[in-house]
Amino acid sequence: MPVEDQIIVPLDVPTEQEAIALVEQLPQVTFWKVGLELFVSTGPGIIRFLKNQQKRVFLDLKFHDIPNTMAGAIRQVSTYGVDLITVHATAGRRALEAVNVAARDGAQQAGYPSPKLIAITLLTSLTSRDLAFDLKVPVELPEYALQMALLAQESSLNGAVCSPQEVAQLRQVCGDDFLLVCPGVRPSWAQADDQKRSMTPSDAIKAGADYLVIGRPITAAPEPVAAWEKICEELAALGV
Ligand SMILES: O=C(O)c1cc(=O)[nH]c(=O)n1[C@@H]1O[C@H](COP(=O)(O)O)[C@@H](O)[C@H]1O
Repeated sequence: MPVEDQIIVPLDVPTEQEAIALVEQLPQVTFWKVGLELFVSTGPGIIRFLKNQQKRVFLDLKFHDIPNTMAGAIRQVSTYGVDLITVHATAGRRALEAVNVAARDGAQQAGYPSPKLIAITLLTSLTSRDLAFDLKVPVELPEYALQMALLAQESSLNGAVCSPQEVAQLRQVCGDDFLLVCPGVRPSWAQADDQKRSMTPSDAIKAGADYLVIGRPITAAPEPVAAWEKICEELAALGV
């Protein structure tokens, strides 16, 4: 896969007009993410727009609820024809198993292939300290992320979302067929913002990420096209 196709850019903007302006400003981007802010504002209209532009779509609504409610929501969003959908691994085994079946049902009903379901292991904005002191999880952070990924894999999900700092271990344990998507990616020349467990795009790919989610270093850059090209050049230099 060409390196540019491994970068997913989030449309973290409040309106459909701003989202369309970004898509038009960055025609090189083939994979866009629609998150909570934009989806709450536009509903599925923005997904139809992206699909009409032949873009791949990552619908990142991070579902987290009881199995019956999760399944109902996933059945509905699986009728949109998106490529990737996020759920929280901490919804638990029964919910993860239920969403798998629901995604197949919804997609089949709409005549689309099943979307790939990926589980959030531990948000990239959290630190070891947050995990231990606020969330009261008495397990080391890398081990916790790995256990959440394994729970997703045992529940037949397609992959997981993890920080680049955990991706090498998850790749080694979960194998090559398990999709690993890494947000929290920061080129050396970009600021960290609220990301706490970052690595550079090149290091994240070398560590085994299938896809990188890179937002503000591109979308909030003074020149988004130049920032995109700089990241692509850095990745191309890896020669992978
Ligand atoms: O599911 C995600 O995409 C996600 C998971 C996670 O643990 N951390 C995380 O930052 N994200 C998303 O990835 C994007 C990162 O954006 P930037 O920090 O601007 O690069 C945002 O849209 C987040 O919602």
